[in-house]
Amino acid sequence: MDQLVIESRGKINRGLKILGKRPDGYHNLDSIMVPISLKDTITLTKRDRGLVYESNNLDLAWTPDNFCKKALDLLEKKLARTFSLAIQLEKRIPLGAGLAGGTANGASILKGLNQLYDLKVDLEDLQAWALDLGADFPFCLYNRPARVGGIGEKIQPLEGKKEAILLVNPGYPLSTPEVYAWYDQDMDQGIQDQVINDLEGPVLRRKPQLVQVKESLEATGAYEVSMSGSGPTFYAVYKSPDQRDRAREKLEGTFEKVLACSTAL
Ligand SMILES: C[C@@](CO)(OP(=O)(O)O)[C@H](O)COP(=O)(O)OP(=O)(O)OC[C@H]1O[C@@H](n2ccc(N)nc2=O)[C@H](O)[C@@H]1O
Ligand SMILES: Nc1ncnc2c1ncn2[C@@H]1O[C@H](COP(=O)(O)OP(=O)(O)O)[C@@H](O)[C@H]1O
Repeated sequence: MDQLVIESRGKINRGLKILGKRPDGYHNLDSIMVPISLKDTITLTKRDRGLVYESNNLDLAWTPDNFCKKALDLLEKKLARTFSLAIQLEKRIPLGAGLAGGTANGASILKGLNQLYDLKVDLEDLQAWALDLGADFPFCLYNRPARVGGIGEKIQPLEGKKEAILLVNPGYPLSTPEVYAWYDQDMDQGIQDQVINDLEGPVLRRKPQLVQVKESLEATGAYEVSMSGSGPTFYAVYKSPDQRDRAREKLEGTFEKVLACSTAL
């Protein structure tokens, strides 16, 4: 096998409870995390020599903060070898959106190289190695519906079902560390919210224009509306794809990115 095409799926958090802050600054969580059908595509092709990278997203160059490079560097270090290959990244998941698009790409590189080069590294080892690259890596490597605990390293498999989802993204990114810092500030002031994602209140207080995103989705008859992860994307869940598509038609043009997809198994 000389080439592998990998689907790199985004995720949503269907509820995110923060249980406490650890001495190292990370937060212990309880979150239901579900892959979604919105995905990037990564093509890995073996080469005789050297590395080539290209992406349709010109903001994602081959720099040390690119999750594809982070994942490749990690594997090369752990296995004390280098890989000669071409990496082609077709980006569709918005950046810094709370949909773990970057982490998903890194996880796809790790799993893809494992398969392409028949490296026989266990999933558990990849998960443990990659936790240093990001708390969402263990889930993105697992890539199925799960209840996630610890800072992201505890994965409890869940039964999933396909549900119709609408995503609304305002077209700008939010920084995950900054959003957790907002949460800490609000906790210090004793502010508590009645929401299913504990990071949502801190974001809405600082980005009040997102209240309109949430209220607009709620007005479409969705049975669950929430921010995903550290935002700023909001998701809505519908009883049927038809209802979801009617909601999409209604909201398109009002918000920057209105994306129909589904939860994936
Ligand atoms: C919020 C969540 C929900 O799934 O995802 P995103 O919305 O970013 O996709 C995750 O907790 C994000 O995971 P990830 O984006 O991998 O975080 P990391 O790069 O490891 O951490 C960035 C920073 O976020 C904070 N952080 C992250 C995870 C966690 N459990 N507690 C934290 O406090 C820390 O300040 C850390 O330095
Ligand atoms: N391959 C990649 N895809 C997306 N973002 C990447 C990638 N590599 C690095 N990044 C950077 O990581 C940041 C956060 O990643 P992303 O997973 O998109 O967001 P989030 O953590 O909100 O889910 C992005 O804003 C971007 O600057």
